[in-house]
Amino acid sequence: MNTPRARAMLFMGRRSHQSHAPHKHSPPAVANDLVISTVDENSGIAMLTMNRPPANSLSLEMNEALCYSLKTVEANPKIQSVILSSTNPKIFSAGLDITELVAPDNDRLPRFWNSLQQVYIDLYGSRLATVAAIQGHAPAAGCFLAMSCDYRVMSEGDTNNDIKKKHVPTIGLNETQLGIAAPPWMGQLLVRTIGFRQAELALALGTLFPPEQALSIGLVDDIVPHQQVESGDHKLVDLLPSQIKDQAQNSLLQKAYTQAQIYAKIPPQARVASKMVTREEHIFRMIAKRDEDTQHFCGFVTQKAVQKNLTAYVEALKNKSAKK
Ligand SMILES: CCCCC/C=C\CCC/C=C/CC(=O)SCCNC(=O)CCNC(=O)[C@H](O)C(C)(C)COP(=O)(O)OP(=O)(O)OC[C@H]1O[C@@H](n2cnc3c(N)ncnc32)[C@H](O)[C@@H]1OP(=O)(O)O
Repeated sequence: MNTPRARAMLFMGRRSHQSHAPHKHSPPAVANDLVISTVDENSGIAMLTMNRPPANSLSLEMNEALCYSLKTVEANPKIQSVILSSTNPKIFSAGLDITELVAPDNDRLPRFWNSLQQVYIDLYGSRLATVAAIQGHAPAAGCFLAMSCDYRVMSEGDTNNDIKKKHVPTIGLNETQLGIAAPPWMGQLLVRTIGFRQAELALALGTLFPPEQALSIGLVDDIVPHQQVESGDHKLVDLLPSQIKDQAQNSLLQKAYTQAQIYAKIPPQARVASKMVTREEHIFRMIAKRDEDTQHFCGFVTQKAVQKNLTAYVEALKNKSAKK
């Protein structure tokens, strides 16, 4: 697998195993509205908007929809950049769908984990320039999704004095707070993004960073105030489905769009080659340990003590939501 040809194919949007019989890790082709895809061939920019209420949590189907949508956009040679965003103004993604982990089905659990691994391989190794527009919370695997992109723009949130309107999003790998640990490849992604010592601290403490702190440690590349804009370069926004058009008229998406334009102007071969320099080793190391990683995950999650923690956590989430 780790040959120059396999490496090149990975980053050109094709997988070396696709030319053979379906591989056990290949996500099935799914088409649904869990991810809304908007494509603008004129600008070379597409947008993938996560649309799995209430929290864009990552279920097996959501992971498959993400991979499918990304591959479909990648197959269009006119597209060079993609923006990853959310229909939920307060949540980018709540991370793994915790209900997948509680009292799991023996057959589904490894398929679920494989689908998450595939999101990492496809997104981190995409030939496209990827920009995360983080409008709301991005805990755990939500943060992982953002870190798998090339550039992260985060909204400062609504710092309104009215406590009811106030909303400050946070981002980070908070797994230890749940009594679980981020898998090695996810933790390493944090190390690659913010550096060893900051990652060591953040992983151990399960820190969720508000936007300004996330910017100061390099977890995001830019932050923008929460505000609506009246006008601007809305080529892509004009094409969006009505359900997200209103929220798209904001400074966050405008900034993400500007960054996507900057990437789209770089000669693609050079941009992709430079991405390979920094990412291929990490991706191939994970692929080599993929089955081991799945076994480790399934063994860990099905432990009695872990199940007890997770059950209590889901219960607490539901109670919190019911009290609103
Ligand atoms: C050493 C090697 C060990 C190897 C071990 C291997 C692996 C272990 C697995 C490790 C990987 C973990 C990665 C993860 O992603 S774990 C998931 C972590 N996610 C979270 O902790 C987030 C939980 N959610 C929240 O904190 C909040 O919901 C929020 C995102 C901050 C948003 O808050 P708010 O706006 O107040 O919304 P609510 O809390 O009311 O939620 C609305 C709604 O959504 C449901 N929900 C929220 N998060 C999830 C989720 N992750 N999964 C499923 N459902 C979720 C919540 O229950 C509400 O639903 P109802 O209104 O229907 O009750």
